[in-house]
Amino acid sequence: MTTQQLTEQIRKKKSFLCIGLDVDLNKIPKHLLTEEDPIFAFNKAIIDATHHLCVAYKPNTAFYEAYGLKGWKALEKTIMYLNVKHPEIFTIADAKRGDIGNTSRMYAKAFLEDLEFDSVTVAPYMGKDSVEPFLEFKNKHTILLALTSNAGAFDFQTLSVNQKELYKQVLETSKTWENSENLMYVVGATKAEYFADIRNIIPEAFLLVPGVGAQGGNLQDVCKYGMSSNVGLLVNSSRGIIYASNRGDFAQAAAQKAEDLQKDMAQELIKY
Ligand SMILES: O=C(O)c1cc(=O)[nH]c(=O)n1[C@@H]1O[C@H](COP(=O)(O)O)[C@@H](O)[C@H]1O
Repeated sequence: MTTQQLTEQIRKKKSFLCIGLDVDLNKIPKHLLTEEDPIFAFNKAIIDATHHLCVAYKPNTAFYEAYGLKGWKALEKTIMYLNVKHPEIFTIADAKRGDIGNTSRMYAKAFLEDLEFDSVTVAPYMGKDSVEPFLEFKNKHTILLALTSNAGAFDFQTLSVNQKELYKQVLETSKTWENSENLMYVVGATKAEYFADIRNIIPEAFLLVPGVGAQGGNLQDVCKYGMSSNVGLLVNSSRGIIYASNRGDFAQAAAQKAEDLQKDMAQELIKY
């Protein structure tokens, strides 16, 4: 999917919501545990109830890898279901990969070619040759960690390197890489006061913004400083939506939470 198509979807649905499919078998309704594939059954119900309210889904691969082969199969079924039933929806493999070039090439193949995700999250720590293999895929996107939502973001990302914060170096240097038009960036909703500076460096690039809901980030602040002329935002919520209820009404409860966020997003889209 191109970023232009993504923006069109956002304007059409009046939503830049990304729903995080971070499935924990200890948190899903008990009755699903008797299903042959409880993780997929949960995801399918959530997708069926929420697809009209969001423009993206983001399974975090940790929650699938934790269940071994069964987890990986559930991830495969989930992405296939999305690609067949909702090809207009943007998909993110939240895998936070990155390694020496020839290893990154295999990670890129796994997520962008084999599983056919639209994008994958990547850590920039190993530099240019660890990221460029992901960027080679046409109309696929590499979402680089820039300024993350957690407290540990201040351990390295905001430290000064050559008189400039490290996350700013990541933004500036990555713009010079080949196929950099395929880059998007992760910026945490909990770091809203940094968005204006970030937009000075990357005015139009899409930002994946996790951290609203369970982590306390504020949607209005994110939009005020983060929205660009092509919207340029995908705001993620995982636990706040998918675990709204752990009873028989879990999918409807998730849809209600997603709708609350979508309505707030529609208001923001009118403002900017
Ligand atoms: O790359 C991410 O998506 C990510 C980056 C970041 O800085 N912070 C962050 O929370 N995430 C992910 O976004 C999701 C947030 O989940 P909730 O806090 O439950 O909404 C999890 O899958 C995290 O791994």
